[in-house]
Amino acid sequence: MSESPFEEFESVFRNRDVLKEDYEPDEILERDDEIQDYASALNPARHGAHPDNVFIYGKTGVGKTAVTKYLLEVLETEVHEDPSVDSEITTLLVNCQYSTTSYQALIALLNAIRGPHDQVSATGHAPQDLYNMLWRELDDIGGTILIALDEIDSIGSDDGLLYQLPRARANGNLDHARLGIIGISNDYQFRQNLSPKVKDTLCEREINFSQYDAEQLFAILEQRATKALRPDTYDAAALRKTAAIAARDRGSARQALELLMVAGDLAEERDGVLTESLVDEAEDDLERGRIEDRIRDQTVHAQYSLLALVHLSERTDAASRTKDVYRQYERVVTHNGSDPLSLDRFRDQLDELAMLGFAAKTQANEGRQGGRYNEYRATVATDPVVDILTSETDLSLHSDAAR
Ligand SMILES: Nc1ncnc2c1ncn2[C@@H]1O[C@H](COP(=O)(O)OP(=O)(O)OP(=O)(O)O)[C@@H](O)[C@H]1O
Repeated sequence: MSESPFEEFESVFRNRDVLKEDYEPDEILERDDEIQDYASALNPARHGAHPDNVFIYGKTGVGKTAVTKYLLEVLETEVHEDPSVDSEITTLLVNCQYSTTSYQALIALLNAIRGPHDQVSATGHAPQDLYNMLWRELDDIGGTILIALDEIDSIGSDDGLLYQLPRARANGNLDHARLGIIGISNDYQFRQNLSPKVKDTLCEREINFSQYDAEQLFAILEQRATKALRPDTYDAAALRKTAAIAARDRGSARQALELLMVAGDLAEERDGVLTESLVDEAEDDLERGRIEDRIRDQTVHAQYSLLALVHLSERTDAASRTKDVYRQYERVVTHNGSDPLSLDRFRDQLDELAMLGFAAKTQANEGRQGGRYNEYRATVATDPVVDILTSETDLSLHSDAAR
């Protein structure tokens, strides 16, 4: 062995961080039309006029935040560097992910304006005081201020802030500042449910970001791979495979990039080559992780029920009647020292599992004699369910109890 265990180790990665969520690409690909629409809505801000308020929507991972960051940066730079432009512009991108009310989003906005050492505390303010504080601070900045509220759907139906912001100047709350509001959401229903007055002002311009197809994802992956991976460690086929899997699933660039990173990690552990089959393996690992997370989120009786169902489905290789699954469930529950739910509540539990995608429910009809009844079959693989429930929770599985 050489002196250092790392000495002979050539990494697959040139720069693994390039595949991470928070990496900001130099260039946005495949979004020319959206960028053009978006830029035309914001363009008046370059000349000191009022920009349109914009509502951006589209599923997760389709570039809404990346494009917004890019455009706000370009706009600020152009205005600051162009001597012929006689206007001031400030841009703010605020993530409202943890703001479930307008009050909390207002605090997040104030804190984005203030420095890290001057933050507003999360509670204990009268809303009107916070609004007054906000108007004062925005007027102190002055000029055109573009406020992008990312993941704005978190505030649900409490949309007071979205009513106040676009009207602040007209209502006499601002003298020196002119606001342009950008709302970003991956929940189109949120837009539908906005109160009519909010909808009218916030959605002056609406831009839809559609899901990426395999070709678009391939272009995005190719651009990142040249920076993230060493050239001799991967080929176009592996990238195409990654793009195809992500396109089939959610059309999300985030998902595609994560898949490539996990496949790269597997290549690093193996012989240093990122192949198509490693991409498949990475997808299985990620899918397993997703299932495990969802199982962890369930109540303990849902977990008992699922454990009973996966074992029964595996053993019989067929769908089972409610009462048979219930018997199995009773064994698992008793083995774990708990009391089973009633048969009626257990039925609801099974329906819930079916709704969550853990089970398939079918209705059997045996005519007049046999009557109608429901059958259930697990739709998730047994191994991850058993692994997670027996190793990471308090549930134990005695083979006699389960089989
Ligand atoms: N067109 C693109 N070109 C280059 N990179 C992109 C592009 N679109 C998305 N990405 C990258 O994909 C990842 C996810 O993109 P982004 O965060 O913009 O998605 P989003 O639509 O805002 O998702 P969410 O609704 O979940 O916040 C980021 O790492 C981003 O840099």
